[in-house]
Amino acid sequence: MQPTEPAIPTFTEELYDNIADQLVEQGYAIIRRGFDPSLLMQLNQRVQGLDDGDFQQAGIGRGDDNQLNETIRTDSIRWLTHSNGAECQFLQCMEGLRIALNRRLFMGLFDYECHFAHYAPGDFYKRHLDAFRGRTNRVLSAVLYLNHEWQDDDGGELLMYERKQKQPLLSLRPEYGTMIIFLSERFPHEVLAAKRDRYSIAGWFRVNNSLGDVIDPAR
Ligand SMILES: O=C(O)CCC(=O)C(=O)O
Ligand SMILES: [Fe+2]
Repeated sequence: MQPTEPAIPTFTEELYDNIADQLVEQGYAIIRRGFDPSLLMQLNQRVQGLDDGDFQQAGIGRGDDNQLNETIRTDSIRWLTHSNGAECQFLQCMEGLRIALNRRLFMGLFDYECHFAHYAPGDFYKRHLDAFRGRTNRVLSAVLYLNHEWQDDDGGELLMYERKQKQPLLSLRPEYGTMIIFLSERFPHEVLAAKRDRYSIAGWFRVNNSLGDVIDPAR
């Protein structure tokens, strides 16, 4: 008999509904439970097991625009790929979410990309937007936190703002297994410095606007 394939952990339909409802009502969704505990454990081991040399200094912008700017962010990143088991499972999980959100909200999400991020003590990411209207295809941002027993005074909160507001709308501790998903163009946000290492997976669902610059495309 063939050994059965390990089941791919996926969110429940109820959780998909809940995420979609939160996104419609407030533009962001927070999930505190839902990820398979064994997947979380493997992702945590994976990111902690990477050497410093496996990470790259994070930049701002993509491709040729990618600038290193340590006044804005000081974290290090490593993109996930399908060649590692835990990374692959996570990517499949997010693929399930992509399809579920498209079904519920007709968002036309085309793909998803993500990286591990390591913020060493004192690292930060100043207030920014993940997407600018018309200039990027990032539609939804999602951050999963992988930090056990985060304490109140460890710092490292994600602060999220409404545009033009000085007071944050939300302050979120980067607790193990928590994920926040939000509209990339709508919410400026920042990562405060922490007293301890802070690990996460930050990713983006994107739309395909490769025809965006083509006027009157041939049929
Ligand atoms: O880690 C976080 O809480 C947010 C990270 C972030 O804003 C980003 O990578 O664009
Ligand atoms: Fe961001």
